[in-house]
Amino acid sequence: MANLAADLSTVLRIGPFRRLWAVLGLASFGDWLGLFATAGFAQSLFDDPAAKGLAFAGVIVLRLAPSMVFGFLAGVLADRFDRRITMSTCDLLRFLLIASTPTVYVITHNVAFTVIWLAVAQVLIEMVVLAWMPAKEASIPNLLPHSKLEAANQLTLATTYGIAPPLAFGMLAVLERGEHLWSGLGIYGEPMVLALYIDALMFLIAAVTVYFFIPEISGRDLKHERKQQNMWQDFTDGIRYLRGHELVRGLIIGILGAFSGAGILVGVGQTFAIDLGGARAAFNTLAAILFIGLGCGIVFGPKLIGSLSRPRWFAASIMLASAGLVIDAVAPLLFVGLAGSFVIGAGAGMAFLAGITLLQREVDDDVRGRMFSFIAISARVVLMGAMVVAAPLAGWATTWISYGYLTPSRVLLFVAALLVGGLGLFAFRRMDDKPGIGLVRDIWRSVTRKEEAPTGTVNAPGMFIAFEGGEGTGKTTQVLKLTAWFKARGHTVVQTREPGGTQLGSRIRALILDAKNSDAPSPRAEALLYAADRAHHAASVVRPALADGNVVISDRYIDSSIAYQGAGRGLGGEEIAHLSQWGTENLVPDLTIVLDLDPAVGLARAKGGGEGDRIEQETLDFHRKVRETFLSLAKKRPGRYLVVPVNADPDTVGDHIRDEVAKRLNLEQLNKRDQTAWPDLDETASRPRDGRTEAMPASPSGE
Ligand SMILES: Nc1ncnc2c1ncn2[C@@H]1O[C@H](COP(=O)(O)OP(=O)(O)OP(=O)(O)O)[C@@H](O)[C@H]1O
Ligand SMILES: Cc1cn([C@H]2C[C@H](O)[C@@H](COP(=O)(O)O)O2)c(=O)[nH]c1=O
Repeated sequence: MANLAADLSTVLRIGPFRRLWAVLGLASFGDWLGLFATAGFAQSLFDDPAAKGLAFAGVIVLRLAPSMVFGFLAGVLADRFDRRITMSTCDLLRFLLIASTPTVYVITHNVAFTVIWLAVAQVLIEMVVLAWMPAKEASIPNLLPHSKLEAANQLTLATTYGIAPPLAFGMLAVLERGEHLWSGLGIYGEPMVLALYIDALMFLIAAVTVYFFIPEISGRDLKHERKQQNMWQDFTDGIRYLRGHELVRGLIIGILGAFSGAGILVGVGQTFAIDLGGARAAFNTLAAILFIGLGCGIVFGPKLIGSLSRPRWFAASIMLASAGLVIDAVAPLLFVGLAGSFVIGAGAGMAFLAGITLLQREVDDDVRGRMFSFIAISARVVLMGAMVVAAPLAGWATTWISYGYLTPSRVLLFVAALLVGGLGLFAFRRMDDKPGIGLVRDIWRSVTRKEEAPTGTVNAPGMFIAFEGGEGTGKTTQVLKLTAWFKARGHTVVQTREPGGTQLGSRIRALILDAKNSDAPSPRAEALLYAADRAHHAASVVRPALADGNVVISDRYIDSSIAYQGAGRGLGGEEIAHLSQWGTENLVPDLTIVLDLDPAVGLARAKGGGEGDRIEQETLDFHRKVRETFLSLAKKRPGRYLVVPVNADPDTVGDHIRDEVAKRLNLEQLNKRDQTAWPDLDETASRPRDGRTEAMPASPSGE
C-alpha cells in the first residue's frame, strides 16, 4: 500500500497529468450522471410503466448505436488532430448538447418534441464521446514517464469506474430526496432537469481546463508522428493486427466477458432487488456496491495478488466475477446479494487493470491507440447491450413466469455466470504462461506470499540459486564457496554466470563490457544483449541442468538487468523484467541471494586499482540506484530472497549464507551423486554443455 501511495503521489505531482486527471474525474462523473439523469428524465416524461421501461432502454440503445457504427473508426480519426483541440471541442459540444435537452423541455413543454430532440442529442453525444476517448487515452503517455503508467492507470480507472459512478448515484439520490428544497426553482428544480444542468456544467469546466491549462496535451509533432497512409489503411491495419494476435484476442474476449456479466447484473438489478425484498433503493445500493467493488479491485488488486503472473491474474479475476454472479443468483437475502455484487465488481476491476497492463506491454506502440479505442468502445457496447437485453427480459418474464424462489432474474444471473466463467476459461487457455502449474495453488501461494512457484524448476528435480548485488560485493567469492559446500554434500553443481555462461554469452560479454569499445551499445541495445545472453543461457545451460536434477548456482541473473538497465539506465524495471521473462520463458530462481555493500567500497574492490569495465566506470549515483533496486526487489518477495549485508570476512559471510540456504531450501529432495537411481548424473554434469563450464573465471578480471 505504501508503494502504491508513493507511486500515486509521484504521478499526481506531475502538474499536467494532475490537471488531466481532474478533467477525467469531471468527465466520468458527468458521463455517469448524464446517462442515468437522461434515462430518468426520459422516464419522467411518461406515466405509463411500459412506456417508462421503453424510454429507459431507448436512451441506452441510442447511446449504443454510434459505437457500433463509428467506434473503431473514431480511434483513427482522433489520432489525426491536435488532441487538446479535439478534447476541449468535444467537451464544449457535450456541454451544449446536454444542456439543450432540458432546455427544449423548459421552453416548449412539448413531450413529443422533447423526446425527438433527446434522441438526436443522445446519438450526437455518443459520437462526440467516441472522438474524445481515444484522444484522452493517447494523451496520458505523453504527460508521464512510462514507468508510472501503471499507477496512472490505477488512478484513472479507479476514478472512472470506482469513484465517479457512486458519486453520480449519490448526486441523483440527493437531488431526488431533497426535491422540496429546490421546488422554489420551478421547472428548473425538477431533480432530473437540475441533474442535467449540473452535468452540462461539468463538461464546460472540463473544456476550459483542457484548453487553457493543459497545453502539454498538444505537445507532439503530427508530421513526424504518424505513418503517411490514409485513414482506411490505418483502419485495416488495426483490424489485421487484432486478427493476427492471439493473446490480444484472448484479452479482449476476457474483458468483454467481464463487462457482459456486469451489464446483466445492472440490467436485472431492478427486478433482482425486488426478489431480494428491496425496491429502487436496494437497486441503487446493489449498483453502488458493484462499482465500489470495481474500484477496490483496481486499487487493491495488485497488492492482493502479489507476484501472480498477469495473464493468470487476468483470467482468475474473470472467474472471480463469475463466482460473484453465482453468489447473487442463489442469494437468499439482500446482504448476500450485496456481497455477490462486490465480488463481481472486484473481479471485473482486477480483470480490467490486468488486461490494460497486459495490452500496454503486448500491443505494439503504433496500433495501441486503435486497440484501446476498440476495447473501450466494445466494453461500452457489451455493458450497455447486456443491460438493455437483460432489463426488459427480466421484467417481462417476471410478469409471466413465477416459480417462487427461482425467479427469472436469478436464472439470468446464473446464465451470466456461465457465460463469464466460460469466457474466463477461454482466456486462461489462450494466455496461460505457466502450463503444468495448478492455478489455484499458484494463486494461493501468491496471495499468502508463500514462496513463489518458479516455472522453470517446478517440474524439474534440480534447484536454481542466483547471486545478485553491485560491483565487488563478493558474489564470485560466495558462488565458489556455496558450490564447494553443495559438492561436499554430494550434490552435482553447475556453477555459471551472466553474462558469459555460454560460448555465445562470452562473446556477448566482451561486446558489452569492453571499456575500449568505441562502438559501445546504446542503452536499449545493451538491455537486449543482456536479455539475449540470458535467453540462451537459460535454454542451453540452466534448464537442462535443472531437468537433470542438478543444483545451478548463477553469478547474476534477471535482477541485474532490472537494476542496471531498468533503474541505472532508466529504461523501466517492468519492461526490462518482461523482456527477460519472455526470453527465459519465466524461469525464476528458487532463491536469490543479494549481497549488499556500499557501492563506493564495492567498486574499489572490483576495480582493484584498475579502471574497471564499461559498467564499472559508470557514476556512483548510477551504482547507488542499482543497489537500491536490488534491495527493493528483495523486499517485495522476502520468501524468495535472502539479503546478506557484506560486513564481515568472506568465510563468515559464507557460513551465514550456507546456514540460511540449509534452512530455507528443501535440500533433501535433491539428487546426490552417489544415488544409484540417477546413474548418469555425474556424467551429465561433467559433460561440457554449450560452453558452460565449472571452471568459470573466479572474477571478471580473469576473463
Ligand atoms: N567479505 C569480503 N570482505 C572483503 N573483501 C572481499 C569480501 N568478499 C570478497 N572480497 C574481495 O573483493 C573483491 C571482489 O570480490 P568478487 O570478485 O567475489 O566480487 P563480485 O561481486 O563477484 O565482483 P563483480 O561485481 O566485479 O563481479 C575480491 O578481491 C575479493 O577477494
Ligand atoms: C547480468 C547483467 C550484468 N550487468 C552488468 C553488471 C556488471 O557490471 C557486469 C557483469 O560483470 P560481473 O562483474 O562479472 O558481474 O554486467 C548488467 O548491467 N545487466 C545484466 O543483466
